[in-house]
Amino acid sequence: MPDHAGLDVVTVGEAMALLIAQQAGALETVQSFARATAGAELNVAVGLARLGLRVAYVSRLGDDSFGRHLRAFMAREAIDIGHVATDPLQPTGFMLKSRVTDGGDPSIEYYRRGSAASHLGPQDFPFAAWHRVRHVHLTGISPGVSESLRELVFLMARTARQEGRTVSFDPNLRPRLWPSEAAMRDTLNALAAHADWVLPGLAEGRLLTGADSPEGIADFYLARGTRVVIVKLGPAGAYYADSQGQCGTAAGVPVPCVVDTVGAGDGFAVGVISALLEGRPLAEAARRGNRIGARVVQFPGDCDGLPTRQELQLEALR
Ligand SMILES: O=C(O)C(=O)C[C@H](O)[C@H](O)CO
Repeated sequence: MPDHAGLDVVTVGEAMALLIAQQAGALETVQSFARATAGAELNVAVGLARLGLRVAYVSRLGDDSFGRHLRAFMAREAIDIGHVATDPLQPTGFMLKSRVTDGGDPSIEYYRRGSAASHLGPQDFPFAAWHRVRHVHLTGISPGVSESLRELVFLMARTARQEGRTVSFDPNLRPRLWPSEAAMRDTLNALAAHADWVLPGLAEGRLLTGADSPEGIADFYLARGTRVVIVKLGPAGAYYADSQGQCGTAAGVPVPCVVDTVGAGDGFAVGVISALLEGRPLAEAARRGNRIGARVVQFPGDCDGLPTRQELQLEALR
């Protein structure tokens, strides 16, 4: 049994059906879509489970075909779905994603307002799984989905911190979910203050902290009690810094062809979280994050490029 098998992670968020355009161009011109799954925290759960970690996911799905498809997908990926409820009244959210041919970001349309997951709240705290939880992963998406889900996210972050479990936080900015930029910034910085490992992208870090450089962004969070900050620099790799004064840059991993950038940050989080939970050095965690992020952008679906443990090992030999 590999030594990572005993690790347990819990994450919480909205899982959505994902419809990926099969032709390039504006969404309104597309004739056919392929069905997949989405949800930043779900993507991270899938990635960690594929690496052999035990992962519990907290969510709510509608009693509809999207919800049943997502539930079956999670079960196939060996995710603990004991805390995924079925809501008899509200629907599962879904999103459309366009197809790009130039390596740029695709356009996204969300249909998630009033979804089952937006009704998650403190009553959904994962008590049954909590005793074996070692690490909690959170993103900045869930606190923007609804007030009740925001309360649950903060409750999980505070409880984990008080009990000495580690918390990772990926801001994953979704301005469309927030009433204002200031509300988004203040809430997410308050949440980051409960996190041990903060993983912003460079543009996100600039918006959230007002600092311009990766070093300035890292200093902002380290001064607020975070132990590790890794700033994603896209093709240029990632800048890492910790509260012990260790810092450096992990070089980017070149990719032959960018198919779809969505989910790359989640892949990065999978690499960092899995490596740090295995006790690997920070530089190695950043490198693994880069490697998985680079793999994800070469596939059309958010989860397609997330490697198994064996694929990760093969990738490391290249
Ligand atoms: O954009 C969101 O809110 C999602 O959770 C859907 C995608 O899976 C996510 O953007 C990938 O990080």
